[in-house]
Amino acid sequence: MTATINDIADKAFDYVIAGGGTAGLTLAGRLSEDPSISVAVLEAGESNLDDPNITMPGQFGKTFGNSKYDWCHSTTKQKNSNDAVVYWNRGKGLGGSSAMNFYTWSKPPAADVDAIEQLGNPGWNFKEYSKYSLMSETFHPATKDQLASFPHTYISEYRGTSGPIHTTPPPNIPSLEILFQETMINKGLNANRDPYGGDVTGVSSLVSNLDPMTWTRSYSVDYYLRSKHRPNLKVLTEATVARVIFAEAEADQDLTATGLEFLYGGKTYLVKVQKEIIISAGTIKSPQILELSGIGRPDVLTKIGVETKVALSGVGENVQDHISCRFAFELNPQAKHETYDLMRDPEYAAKEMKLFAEGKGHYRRGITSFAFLSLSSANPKDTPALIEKASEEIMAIKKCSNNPGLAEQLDLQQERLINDTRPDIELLCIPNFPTIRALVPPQWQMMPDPEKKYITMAFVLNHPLSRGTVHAKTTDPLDQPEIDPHYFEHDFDLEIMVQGFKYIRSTNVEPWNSDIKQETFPGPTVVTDEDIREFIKDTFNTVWHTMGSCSMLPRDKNGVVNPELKVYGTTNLRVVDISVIPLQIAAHTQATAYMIGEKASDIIRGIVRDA
Ligand SMILES: Cc1cc2nc3c(=O)[nH]c(=O)nc-3n(C[C@H](O)[C@H](O)[C@H](O)COP(=O)(O)OP(=O)(O)OC[C@H]3O[C@@H](n4cnc5c(N)ncnc54)[C@H](O)[C@@H]3O)c2cc1C
Repeated sequence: MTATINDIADKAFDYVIAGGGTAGLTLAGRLSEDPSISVAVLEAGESNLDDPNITMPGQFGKTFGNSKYDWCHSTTKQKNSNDAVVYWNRGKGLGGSSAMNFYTWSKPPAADVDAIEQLGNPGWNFKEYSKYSLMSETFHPATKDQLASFPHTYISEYRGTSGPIHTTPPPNIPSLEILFQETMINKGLNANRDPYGGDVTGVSSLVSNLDPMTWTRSYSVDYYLRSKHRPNLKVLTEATVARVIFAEAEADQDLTATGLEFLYGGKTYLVKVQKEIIISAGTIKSPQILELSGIGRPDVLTKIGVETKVALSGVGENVQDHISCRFAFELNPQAKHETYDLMRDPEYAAKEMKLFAEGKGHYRRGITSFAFLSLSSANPKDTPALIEKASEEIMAIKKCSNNPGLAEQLDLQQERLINDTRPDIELLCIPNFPTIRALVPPQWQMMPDPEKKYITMAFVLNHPLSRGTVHAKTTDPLDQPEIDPHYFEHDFDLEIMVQGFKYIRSTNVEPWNSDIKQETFPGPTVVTDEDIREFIKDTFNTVWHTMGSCSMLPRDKNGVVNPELKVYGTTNLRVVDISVIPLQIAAHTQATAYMIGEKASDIIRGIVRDA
């Protein structure tokens, strides 16, 4: 059972965590392993435990737009993409975004993590990443039955064996995913035996965060369930953190947090802290809490009427998102693939629901087939000219940017582009007609033909040059912050997307040619490079992997936290969530959020662990 207000209000704890999401519950679970440490977690959403809308896979997006589960954020109008407004769903409630994500368990290339260390963060390299990431995972290899329906290879040292998060290959793989994998290999990509050891390039089957005993979601709540009986851990839900309270300090002294102010049942309360406060409210809300506490860009704070206590110009800056775009291809009627298009038939969906209750059927799956490729694999002929173009653009950005930390980041990004082993683009397939984001222009609001079957092919920009912002608009913690991702502010981001588009469209190998009838979406109206660019600007969507808003960087490089995740200018305030990652990685981000929670626990407790 979660805590009551009387367990928390005016009480003192060693550690108070703002946000019971992916990293927050990981940290709470680990810190409270020591019975001498008291821990409180304040989570704005409900507990939502055992809720089938969360636990049952195969119903992607079911909780979107429902304020019981979703913060329902949206961006400002994006001027470089035809005024697009993009919904930024984020998990609200215990588990945070791990309670609404798409089950893809993915780790970054070693070089992308080593880049975080190169930016001035000792100890944030791939070796450390692997050590902490393995602690969060229990991997269940494919059983004989699973292997009978599809091949699954893995290297055991890359897989965790005792962590709270269960991962597994799906019970079976739709034949269309096999078609995708074979097609991409025949197009020249390598088959990656195990993408979890630092090399993600090529075609691979990623595992899903599902517990194969029940085929239900395994998420950060599993850390909570392991620890909820502990008397030293209290988790209060429906408690929205408003701001950090600091002790009086001299002008040149670092601030010491003494408590958190929070809203509960329409009233304002205080929880006191003896050691540290940890903000773990995710990329969008963590910078907002800092700003409401007087930590941030002085002009932003002045505008909303908050006194500046620590001037940190990096708060809410350096925001980097992954974006994707989708094709629909119609299958040849004689192709024998079963697609999720069948789920559009209510009778079929009801039958599947029944099968799930018996531990069978399609609902047990996540999205599993992926390919990661470099620009030079996508378009070897034009790569030299494209790199030249990128270099010019990077030089121009450096010249006019007043962000002191950006130049080093862009240099590392340029190195990635030049290196043939770094994945600039991600591809994935989904065996049904694509879901296109809301609010696209009318010409792209396509519906599938109920008599036909489709495959979605998506391409993703891994390492954007554009940097966005997230800032508080008012002093009310319940107000949404202003989100401006600056999508396509730098043209090369669009160029990479165009290359992804062309790579997919140029597919002309088996088994693709035999089973695919035609491209339905966007279809024949999109021909020239200009058409492709407009199509991408009109229909791209977020991949919900945003990071960077509380970047871990040196203070004079626009950093918000140091490598111990401590907020500059404070003695006992940390940020522990995906917002601290300063440079985007070629991976889906949940495994990284768990890794941050695991590593933060050792940093806080002063534990030095061997690899
Ligand atoms: C729709 C979606 C699909 C995704 N799919 C995948 C995927 O398939 N694979 C993958 O690897 N990654 C995926 N991701 C990304 C991944 O889930 C996130 O990067 C990760 O979960 C972020 O963890 P976090 O701890 O930083 O934040 P969160 O898990 O979002 O936690 C933040 C918590 O803080 C709480 N909170 C916020 N403000 C306050 C406040 N003021 N007071 C108290 N509590 C507060 C929130 O309610 C939330 O519980 C997806 C994300 C989304 C949103």
